[in-house]
Amino acid sequence: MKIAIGTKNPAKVEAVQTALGSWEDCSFSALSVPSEVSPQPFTDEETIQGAINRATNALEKAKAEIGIGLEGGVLETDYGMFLCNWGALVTKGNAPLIAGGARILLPHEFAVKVRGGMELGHVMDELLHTNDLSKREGAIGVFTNNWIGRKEMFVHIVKLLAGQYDYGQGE
Ligand SMILES: O=c1[nH]c(=O)c2ncn([C@@H]3O[C@H](COP(=O)(O)OP(=O)(O)OP(=O)(O)O)[C@@H](O)[C@H]3O)c2[nH]1
Repeated sequence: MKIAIGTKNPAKVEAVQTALGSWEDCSFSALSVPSEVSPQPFTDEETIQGAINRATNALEKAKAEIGIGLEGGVLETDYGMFLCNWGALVTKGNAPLIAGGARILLPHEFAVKVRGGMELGHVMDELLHTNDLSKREGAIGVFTNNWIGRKEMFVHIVKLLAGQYDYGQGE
């Protein structure tokens, strides 16, 4: 079965390969595809839409049986700005399966910069003097002192998607 992943971000690609490691006879292709939402989604709805668009675009581009999209975003609440992440699994002609990831509050000085228009990944690299942190442990890794890294968080999302697919939803 051919599985298309709608990103080349290693934290996301490795998460899919790890989560679906027990599925037999799978081949994976990682493709750059548009999310068709803003570079920094600001709501759950926009982040979910980005995940669905990535999954659908990857499915079509690779002519795969399954498309998977993973999207990071942020969410304003009365308690402050949360990090949010969503995933979608798409098969041809069926409604997308959707799953959400763990969420944590962003420290104020990081949230202020995101509100000011910067992408979270760029804020992280600027304030922490890192390079492409979002391709490794990510913000969630830094702010949990690496108890949960970005790949692990996405592994959980992909397992939630695979479990729904195995259950027979999305057919
Ligand atoms: O360091 C991070 N740790 C995280 O936990 C996290 N969650 C979201 N974001 C940032 O939110 C924007 C959209 O996320 P995103 O998933 O659409 O894009 P991305 O650049 O990370 O991946 P991709 O576009 O290469 O697939 C990007 O600026 C991401 O950096 C995170 N950055």
